[in-house]
Amino acid sequence: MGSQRVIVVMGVSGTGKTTVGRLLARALGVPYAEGDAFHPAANVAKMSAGIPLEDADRWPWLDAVGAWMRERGAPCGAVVAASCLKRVYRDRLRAAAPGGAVFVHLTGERGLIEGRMAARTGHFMPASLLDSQFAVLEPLQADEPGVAVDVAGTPPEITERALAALRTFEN
Ligand SMILES: Nc1ncnc2c1ncn2[C@@H]1O[C@H](COP(=O)(O)OP(=O)(O)OP(=O)(O)O)[C@@H](O)[C@H]1O
Ligand SMILES: O=C(O)[C@H](O)[C@@H](O)[C@H](O)[C@H](O)CO
Repeated sequence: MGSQRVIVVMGVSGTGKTTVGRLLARALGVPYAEGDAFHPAANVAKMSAGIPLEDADRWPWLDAVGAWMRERGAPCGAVVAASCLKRVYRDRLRAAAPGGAVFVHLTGERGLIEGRMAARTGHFMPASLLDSQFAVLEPLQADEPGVAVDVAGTPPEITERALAALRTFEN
């Protein structure tokens, strides 16, 4: 059997990548990785201080996420939550996954996402960085395998929506 595709749950901070990513992995019976866990400590310190990351900060992080995808995702598929705001970041992860990657872009109104971020406790990312996240965001382009999924509703509803959209990629 060849390498399996990895699902990357992407989107700006606070869209529910962790919440939905975990549920998706459970529904599919595959390993899950939290992309934030791969950030070098300096990146977390920067974001905690309210300073947006730059490309140079993100490359080592993306390479660490990509290494996990290659090692753990290859035999059976996997789900990874990682913002992947720019096309070039997604290109980097696609190149890392031998079985390919399909992106689930979680999208929603800024006000809804900001409200969820403001209510979240115990996380390093300040809601003040949301503007910079949207400024950098490049939505999926037509030639990128993936789906956009709206984050209105409950986590199980969003997960079902994502699973239904992903079925369009099955053959
Ligand atoms: N559908 C939902 N309805 C209500 N609250 C939600 C929903 N999805 C996520 N949340 C809450 O919103 C906050 C942000 O969600 P989560 O941490 O999953 O987002 P994220 O995209 O992984 O964020 P980050 O990129 O900043 O790590 C959390 O407190 C989470 O519990
Ligand atoms: O590229 C980025 O700016 C980062 O990956 C962020 O998106 C966060 O790690 C995450 O969203 C934290 O909450």
